Amino acid sequence: MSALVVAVDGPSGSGKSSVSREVARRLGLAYLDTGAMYRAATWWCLHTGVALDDRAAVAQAVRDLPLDQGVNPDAPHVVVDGTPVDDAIRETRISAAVSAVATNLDVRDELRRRQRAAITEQADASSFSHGRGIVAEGRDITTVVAPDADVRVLLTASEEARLARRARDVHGSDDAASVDATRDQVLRRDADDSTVVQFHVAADGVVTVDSSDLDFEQTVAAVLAVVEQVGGQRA
Ligand SMILES: Nc1ncnc2c1ncn2[C@@H]1O[C@H](COP(=O)(O)OP(=O)(O)O)[C@@H](O)[C@H]1O
Ligand SMILES: Nc1ccn([C@H]2C[C@H](O)[C@@H](COP(=O)(O)OP(=O)(O)O)O2)c(=O)n1
Repeated sequence: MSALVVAVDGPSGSGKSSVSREVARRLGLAYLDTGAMYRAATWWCLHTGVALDDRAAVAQAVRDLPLDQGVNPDAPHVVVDGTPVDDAIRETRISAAVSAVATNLDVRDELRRRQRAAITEQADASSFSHGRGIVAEGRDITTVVAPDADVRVLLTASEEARLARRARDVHGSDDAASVDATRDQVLRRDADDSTVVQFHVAADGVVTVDSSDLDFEQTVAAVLAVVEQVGGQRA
């Protein structure tokens, strides 16, 4: 059978990174975190002193981005110009700035090109480096990057659930103050990102999984069930 391509989109805190990675692990597939690419691009611009409001300079910096990203779900790594940036790209300063880069349409063209190349490489049985196919997740994978993926999932969750999860991640607590402190990272960023790509409503043929009332294990099981149901119908 040919390689399996699973595309997962969703807003911040819906669980798409952690759930997609675990689904990839269980199915023995590669895993591509496309949000990490936008984060790495942002880190690179700040590191090299490119002003984020200079759209042409940002686009050029991203075309030159020396990015090495691993697709093994057991050991994902993001290296820029020889520097491991796995932790640095999760810092609040990057989360706060990333939408400025992700809403630059020339940046999107370049990163989408690289994402399609990574997916194609893993989907081609003669060149894949990890597993028999790939789970790729982000905001526009089901709609723009890989609209012909075998399985397409929109992972959603209520605003309340997403804020509480992010607050626990960043502040170690989901008390009122911690939730308030994550509003910018989650809601403002999703609003900004939504100006260039639609990830709140499932496109035709995309299956919605709402994780609001599911725990992590249940969400993984729900996505695996979609893969089995939809992916199982492949020739
Ligand atoms: N269904 C779930 N229930 C509870 N917590 C979850 C669930 N899915 C993910 N999480 C947790 O919520 C946090 C945010 O998940 P993450 O995968 O980073 O979301 P996203 O990539 O959509 O922003 C992580 O700590 C993750 O372990
Ligand atoms: N395919 C993608 C993936 C991410 N992005 C943007 C949107 C987000 O603000 C950033 C970072 O994405 P990431 O998935 O790491 O963000 P969250 O973990 O969901 O908060 O990149 C995008 O525009 N298109």
